[in-house]
Amino acid sequence: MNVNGIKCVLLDIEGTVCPISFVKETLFPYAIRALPDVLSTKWDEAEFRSYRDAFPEEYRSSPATLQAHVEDLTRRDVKVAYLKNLQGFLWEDGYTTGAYSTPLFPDVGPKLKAWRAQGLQVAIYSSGSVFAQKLLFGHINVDDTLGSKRQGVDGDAKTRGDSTGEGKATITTESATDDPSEKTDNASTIPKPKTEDMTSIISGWFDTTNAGLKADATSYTTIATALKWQPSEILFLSDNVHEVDAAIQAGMNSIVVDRPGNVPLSSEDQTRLKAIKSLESITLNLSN
Ligand SMILES: CSCCC(=O)C(=O)COP(=O)(O)O
Repeated sequence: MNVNGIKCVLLDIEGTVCPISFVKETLFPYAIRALPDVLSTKWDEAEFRSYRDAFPEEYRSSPATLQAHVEDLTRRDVKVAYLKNLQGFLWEDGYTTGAYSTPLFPDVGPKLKAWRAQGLQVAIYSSGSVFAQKLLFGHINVDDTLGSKRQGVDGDAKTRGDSTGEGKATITTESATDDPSEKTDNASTIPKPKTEDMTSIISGWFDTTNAGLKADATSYTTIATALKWQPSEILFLSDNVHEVDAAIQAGMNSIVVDRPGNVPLSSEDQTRLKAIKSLESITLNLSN
């Protein structure tokens, strides 16, 4: 698919550059498991207070109330900024200890680098916080043998505390589980996955705090203004048809990215929208 006159590619994250399963089955459960330790040790610490106080008052009357609310929002995948900011805070240790790293779809890294080399700007727009976006792109898994989440890696406080950079993390037995209570004490160590920091390729970072909600056309106008491009000079790629519709309404070019594990596209959406299965299908020309 050829698109002309594009100066900037704006990408969604979940279901576009990485599988939905990485977010739902690795990142979300990690945050839920990490939270009790943070609530018991950092409840009144300056480091945590701003995340806590961003929640509505009725949900921060006690650590147990906040934990229950975070679990409920996560289960319902509510994309509210105070949850997304807290998740970014909780995910940092998981990336730095090597408990997980980002499994980009194989076409993504090479294509983003090629677009940069061609002189195009690459920017991100996700419901995940800008802080979480930078963690995600700062820890791209380049080690096929280990996968994005190491078998049996313990996601609780033991592992979270190990940010020494020694290249090891505490793990349990081979039976990986998201429930720390099901883990054994049979700890051993395996090397951290090899990762690449791809943040330098990206020169625009947008979330619901600095741009607005992803299904609102005005958010895309805000982004175009911030990037100093005409909307028509931007190509937005997302798995979500409502986001694609909003971007088109704002005057951007937009294509649906239809990845394994995504919600299947209706036949109507397949007819009315452009859709691709891999970024390899896109050829961009800076001039018209
Ligand atoms: C950037 S962090 C992980 C993604 C995330 O938390 C999320 O809600 C995904 O939202 P997206 O808008 O990228 O689909």
